[in-house]
Amino acid sequence: MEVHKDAFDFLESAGQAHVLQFWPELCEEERDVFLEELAQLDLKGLKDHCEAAAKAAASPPDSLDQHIEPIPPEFIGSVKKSGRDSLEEWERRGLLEISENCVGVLLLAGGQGTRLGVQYPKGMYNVGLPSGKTLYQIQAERIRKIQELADSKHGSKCTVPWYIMTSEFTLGPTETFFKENNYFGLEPTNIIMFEQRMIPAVTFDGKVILKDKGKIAMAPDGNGGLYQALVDNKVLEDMKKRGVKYLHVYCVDNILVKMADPVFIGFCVSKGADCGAKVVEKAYPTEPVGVVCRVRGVSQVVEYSEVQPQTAELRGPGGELVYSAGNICNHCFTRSFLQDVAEKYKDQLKQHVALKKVPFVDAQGVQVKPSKSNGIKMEKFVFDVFPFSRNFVAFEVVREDEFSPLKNADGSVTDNPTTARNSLLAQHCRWATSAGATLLDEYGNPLPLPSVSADDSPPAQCEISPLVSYFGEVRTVC
Ligand SMILES: CC(=O)N[C@H]1[C@@H](OP(=O)(O)O)O[C@H](CO)[C@@H](O)[C@@H]1O
Repeated sequence: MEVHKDAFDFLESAGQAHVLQFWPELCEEERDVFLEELAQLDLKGLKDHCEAAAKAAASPPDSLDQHIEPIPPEFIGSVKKSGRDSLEEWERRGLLEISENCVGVLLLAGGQGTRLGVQYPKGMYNVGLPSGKTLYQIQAERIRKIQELADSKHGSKCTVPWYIMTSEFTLGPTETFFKENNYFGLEPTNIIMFEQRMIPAVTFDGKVILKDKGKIAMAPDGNGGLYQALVDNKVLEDMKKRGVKYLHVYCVDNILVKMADPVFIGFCVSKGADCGAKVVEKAYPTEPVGVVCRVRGVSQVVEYSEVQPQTAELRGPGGELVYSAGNICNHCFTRSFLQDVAEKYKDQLKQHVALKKVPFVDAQGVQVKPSKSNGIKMEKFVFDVFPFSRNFVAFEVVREDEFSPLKNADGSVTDNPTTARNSLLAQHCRWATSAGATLLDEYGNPLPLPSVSADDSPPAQCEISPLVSYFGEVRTVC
């Protein structure tokens, strides 16, 4: 009863007394669960959160478009435009760092997969490859392979620890899935799962939304919740203990992601960068990717949802898009930069407003599924730390080799299970033929050489395990 009174006082002073409106109807057990949930809320910050959300939704932020300019090309490293020597040098440097246990990877896997339309974590999705492998398995095997490549080059026995940021929605199923699959052959102690925070969804007039009579509608705090979660879960301490100096952060849905890519790591390290982002050339103006650009002279990402269409459409003299550096959510940070963010900057990260349809209980206690947006979710973005960097670099990679995200369900035009599967199979056909293979059809006739266009279906169902080849290498690396 005491606890209930405390919670009530807090909620009342935050203008949120309605949260307990169904208290009398809850049974003892439901009350305990609800109080536990409330105890985990930052009740002190609740008032500010609700007011800020309502204010932000009422007055959208000023458009950044008048202040943006592209990153000058000379500040973007590029796989296509670099000579073989440079690429080999970066790869060598990256593999050396990996062999010395200085590189870790961090997966952003707290999202709910709403667009994909599944109830389980996206990483557990099987896009229908001949092997039936899920995104998690492909990624785990790439870690095993890159460790092996570094070891065979340097005679080491290295570890690339895998940090996995989950949320309340994804932690349980992800843990179970990894366990059931024997951690895909990785050492369980080198897989570190932790949870990002959840924050309440709020109505347009600043009231916390009740999902149920004894449950608040909560949502993860965006992939930029990473920096708070690093602190909450002592992840930086773990990195320090292991000697990890560079962290490759990536999001779960890109089937072509190169975990701990030595070329990217080597590029960032050799440029002395504290923060780096991989980009691909945008495919079309409205492609839903953020653009790496400068705002008031400072390098950062402007998210696709926050850029005006007329800016996205701008073209240069040769017809090329002016804002063409598409963010693929692959970032490299030094640990010391992350330490600075954790200590000095994480509370300054911008809050982005998303208007969503949030299921709720109405005043009569009836559950309602709204048909239009009724709630505000506030999110932080992982790339919003870029402006705090002292030496930011961008690295342009080849789309066909590195970017094919799984965002939508089959039936939608882009970024769906079929496009993801085709990108991977087409890449593997290219690897096989450039290693000297001839692809044959079912009658033994040679098939045409695979093309490099991202849209093409693969000529054959040729899948190569990451345990066999990491980036198309046949046996050894340089
Ligand atoms: C906040 C954030 O990281 N947004 C990223 C992320 O978008 P989502 O729509 O959140 O999946 O991945 C995109 C690449 O797949 C990238 O272009 C975009 O900037």
